[in-house]
Amino acid sequence: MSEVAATAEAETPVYRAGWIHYTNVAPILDPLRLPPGVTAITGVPTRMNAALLAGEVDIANISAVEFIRHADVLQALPDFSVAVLGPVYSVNLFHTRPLEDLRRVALTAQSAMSVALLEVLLRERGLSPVLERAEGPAEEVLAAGYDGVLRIGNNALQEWYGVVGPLTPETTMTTLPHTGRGRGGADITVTDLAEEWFRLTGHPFTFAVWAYRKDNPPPAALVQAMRAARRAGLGHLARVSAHHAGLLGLPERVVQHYLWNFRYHLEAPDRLGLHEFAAKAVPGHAPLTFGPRPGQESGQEGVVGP
Ligand SMILES: C=C(O[C@@H]1C=C(C(=O)O)C=C[C@H]1O)C(=O)O
Repeated sequence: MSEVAATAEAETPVYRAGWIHYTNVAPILDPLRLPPGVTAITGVPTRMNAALLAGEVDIANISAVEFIRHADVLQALPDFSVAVLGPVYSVNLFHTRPLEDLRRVALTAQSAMSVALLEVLLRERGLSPVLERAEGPAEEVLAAGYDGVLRIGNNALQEWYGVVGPLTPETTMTTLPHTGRGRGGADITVTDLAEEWFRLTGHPFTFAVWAYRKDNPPPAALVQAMRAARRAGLGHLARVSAHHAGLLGLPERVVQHYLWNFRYHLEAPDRLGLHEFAAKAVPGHAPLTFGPRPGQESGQEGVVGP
């Protein structure tokens, strides 16, 4: 490498992104072309939360609860979310006894958000089962002596479908039951935590936001590339769904319904849900701040209420 090129390279600041690579982010991530000077790594939510807080990456889609807990140092993009209004299909409590009778629930170390949401939902019902970390397929963990298992992401979607599926020509995702037989024959109920949140509040639930340290916002080119990718991904959702249905071993229409059901734009209802969750889960948190809205990038940062 010539001396000139080496100097130029040393002077080009690298901005490091971290992506949770669950299927629900595919409509944004699959078409994304990183602009020059941006690198990316991927991982599960708790890994990305830790990487952002440790300064290993500069921006990441993280569990919204971690954004809330660290709202003093973090800011979020104003128009990106992983949110749903009603069921999400991939944040599930698998259980063999009614919620009121749960004694021992297994959590996953992959997720901060769903654990915080489960704690809120249990508290609202006055329930206090023992919560422990235990990994593995839900059915196996249930057989090992737990009466509830919390799972998220691709595995939770696959296991949900394994219990309540298959779809027939007459049924849709929304008409599938909540209870079914596991492969081992046990009767399993699947409680969708986002649906429970909707029953409780009537609001969307925002699982993830794209956060960065307030003093280190992303280059405009990266945000623009993310917006362009999202337009492309949502515009070709059938193609994205078909690809991921193949990877997940699920019917295309299941994955297509799963993906179109997400709210990726952090709109006013998603912010309402986010603020409501923040008040319940992290009382006394610092004000949530968001970067400038599209088209106002040169303006001041805004403190945005619900
Ligand atoms: C809906 C989901 O949302 C994800 C769940 C997260 C968590 O539980 O901490 C974090 C980011 C989200 O993208 C899912 O993966 O199933």
